[in-house]
Formats: sequence, structure tokens, C-alpha cells
Amino acid sequence: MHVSLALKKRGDGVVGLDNFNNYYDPSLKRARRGVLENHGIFIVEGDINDAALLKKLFHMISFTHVMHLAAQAGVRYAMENPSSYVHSNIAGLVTLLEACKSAEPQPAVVWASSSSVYGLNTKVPFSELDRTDRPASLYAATKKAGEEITHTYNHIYGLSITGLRFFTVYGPWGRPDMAYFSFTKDILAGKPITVYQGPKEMDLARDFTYIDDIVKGCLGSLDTAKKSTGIGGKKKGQAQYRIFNLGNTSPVTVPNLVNILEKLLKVKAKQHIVAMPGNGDVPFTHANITLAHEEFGYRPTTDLSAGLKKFVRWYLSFYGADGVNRS
Ligand SMILES: NC(=O)c1ccc[n+]([C@@H]2O[C@H](COP(=O)([O-])OP(=O)(O)OC[C@H]3O[C@@H](n4cnc5c(N)ncnc54)[C@H](O)[C@@H]3O)[C@@H](O)[C@H]2O)c1
Ligand SMILES: O=C(O)[C@H]1O[C@H](OP(=O)(O)OP(=O)(O)OC[C@H]2O[C@@H](n3ccc(=O)[nH]c3=O)[C@H](O)[C@@H]2O)[C@H](O)[C@@H](O)[C@H]1O
Repeated sequence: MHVSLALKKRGDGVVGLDNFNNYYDPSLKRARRGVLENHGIFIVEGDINDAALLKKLFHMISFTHVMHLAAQAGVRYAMENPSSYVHSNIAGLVTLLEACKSAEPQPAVVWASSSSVYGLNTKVPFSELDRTDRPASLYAATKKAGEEITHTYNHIYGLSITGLRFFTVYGPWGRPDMAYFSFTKDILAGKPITVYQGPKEMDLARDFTYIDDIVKGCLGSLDTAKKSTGIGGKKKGQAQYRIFNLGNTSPVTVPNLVNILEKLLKVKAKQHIVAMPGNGDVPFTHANITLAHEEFGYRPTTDLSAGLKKFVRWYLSFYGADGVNRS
């Protein structure tokens, strides 16, 4: 939603595609759709696995770029519903790349990978050339698979591909399954929250990245994506294949995240502190963003307190303190 709005605001044409699945409250997704439609952005309701639909769309519109953000997200849910990750993040990705490869002209593809591909690495900050062969969750494994799959489409068909490894993105209109969002809801409702700890009671930490910074990185990478040289451009195999970290470079522990929320919400959290349950989590993330800075000037500017302040303002206007969706 945020990337589409930013593109539209600067004058680009945008068409969206989403299947509005019920992984989390579809009414939030439909409210986001309302915002986009109010800004003149047309949204198609459909699945990226629907090859016929994609073919029709690519036939109707000569897309210059595809910003592929659709996915089954969430690290821990992969233990409950593994096939949804294969459906959206692997099969869906291949269906989309097949459509892009056959399009005339071929669009440049920018897509969301994930910081989770760094898996069990302990050397921080994570750099793009570090190992990514030890995923800790099926979600991470499907994002890693996506990086390999996109590489083959670049190599064989000359598709121009940029993968962006986002680091725990948060902000207004975000995902209710993520900790910052569910903690806000539960703290306001007076319900206990569960805070995970690593081995030896170590606090977990994340390089939380504010949505507006991610949007700048998305647009920067779109604008520096070279045209494909494949079927459309006739010169197979010479297009760009790039991967960038988009993080914030200043990790914050989960207890600190809770402290900031308590101050903003003016409510003390009831906390259950438990050992990390071995459900796909990694203890910490930290991005080296030198490459994205050098290539398209990526420089995040929002720290967690400032970003959460904007999130809480949005949350209270959208849900109210009682957590009821008023859209
Ligand atoms: N939010 C984060 O912290 C984070 C971190 C790293 C990577 N990512 C990646 O960034 C991208 C965007 O994530 P987000 O947090 O904005 O999530 P989001 O839930 O807001 O957006 C994903 C959208 O994809 C749609 N979708 C899922 N499967 C689909 C399918 N098969 N066909 C069509 N639509 C489908 C969903 O309905 C949803 O609206 C995802 O690829 C995610 O894996 C997110
Ligand atoms: O950068 C990514 O690649 C990923 O970012 C995000 O994953 P995570 O960093 O795991 O975010 P999130 O669930 O908010 O947990 C944050 C912290 O709170 C801790 N956490 C979580 C839940 C809880 O009940 N208690 C708790 O302590 C938890 O242990 C963790 O330390 C995206 O969801 C995911 O789609 C993926 O793309």
C-alpha cells in the first residue's frame, strides 16, 4: 500500500494485485485497498498463482516494472501452515516470473526477500555476501529459494531482478501478526504479552525498520533497475541481478520495544517472559546497508521511538483504544 501510494504520488501509473487471503484480518486489507482506490490506484483481486489472470494483465498493460511484495509472511506461522508458504512464496513466485519472462517488453522485477535468509549467522551486521544457507524457518527457506529461483530467471531469460532483504518492517497500516502490532493491541486491552528470550536469558533484538524508509529503498531500487535484456530486449542473459539489505542499522531489544510502547500508550504491559520456543525465530538481526547506500542513496532516518509514535497515532485512529476496527 505504501509503495503504491508513493509511486502514484510522484506520477507513476500503478495497478495492484492481492488475493485478500485471511492470514490476518481481511478487513484491514480491504481498508488499505480503499485508501489506494481513493488515490486512483486500481486493485485487481486475484492470486499470483493464476497464470491466466497474469497473462491477461500483461497483455492489457505494458508494465515497465513489477514490484512483487505478495507473500505468505510471518516466521512462526510456517509451523502451522507450511503449504501456504510453498503456494505463495515458491509456486506463486514462479508463476509471476513466467508471466514477466514472456511479457513484451519484459518488466524489471523488484521483489521482497527477507532478513530471515541470514538464519543462524552470528556475525553482525549481516552483509549481502554473508552465508544464507542456514535458514531457521520454512518462511526463510522459501525466501532463500526465491533468491535462487530469481537468479535462474535472470540467467536463462535475461530478466532484470532486484531482491530486497527487508528487516522487520513496522508502521501505520502494518501487519497485526507482528509483535509491535499485537503487543499494542494486548497492552491496551490489559492482556498479557509473551516476550521471548534467547539462551542464557539473552534479550532478542531486531533491526526494526520504519515503513517510510523501506518505501524510499523500494523506489530507489526500482529507479536504478536496468531494463531487462531478455526476450523483449533480445539479448538474453545480460540483465541485472542484484540483492540489497534494507534495514535500519540500529537493533533494539524486544524489552526496549515494549518500554517504548508502554510510554506511548501510557499503560504498563503485563509480561510473560519465556524461552524462545524454537519456532523459527532468530536471536537478532542487524543490517549492513552500505550496498544500498552506494547504489541508490538508501539512508534510513526514523528511529524506533519516532516510528512507533506514528504507528500508535494511526492505531488509535483506526481501531481506538478498545481495538475495534472502525473502517
Ligand atoms: N513486514 C516485514 O517485517 C517484512 C520483513 C521482511 C520481508 N517482508 C516481505 O515483504 C513483503 C510485504 O510484506 P508485508 O509485511 O507488507 O505483508 P502484507 O501482508 O502487508 O502484504 C502481503 C500481501 O500479499 C498478499 N498475498 C499473499 N499471498 C498472495 C498470493 N498468493 N496472491 C496474491 N496476493 C497474495 C496478502 O493478502 C497481503 O496483502 C512480503 O513479501 C514479506 O515476506 C516483510
Ligand atoms: O525481517 C524479516 O525478515 C522478518 O521480519 C518479521 O519477523 P520478526 O522479526 O520475527 O518480527 P515479529 O514477529 O514482529 O517479532 C519481532 C520480535 O519480537 C519477538 N516476539 C514476537 C512475538 C511474541 O509474541 N513475542 C516476542 O517476543 C520475536 O521473537 C522477535 O524477536 C516479519 O514478521 C517476517 O515476515 C520477516 O519477514
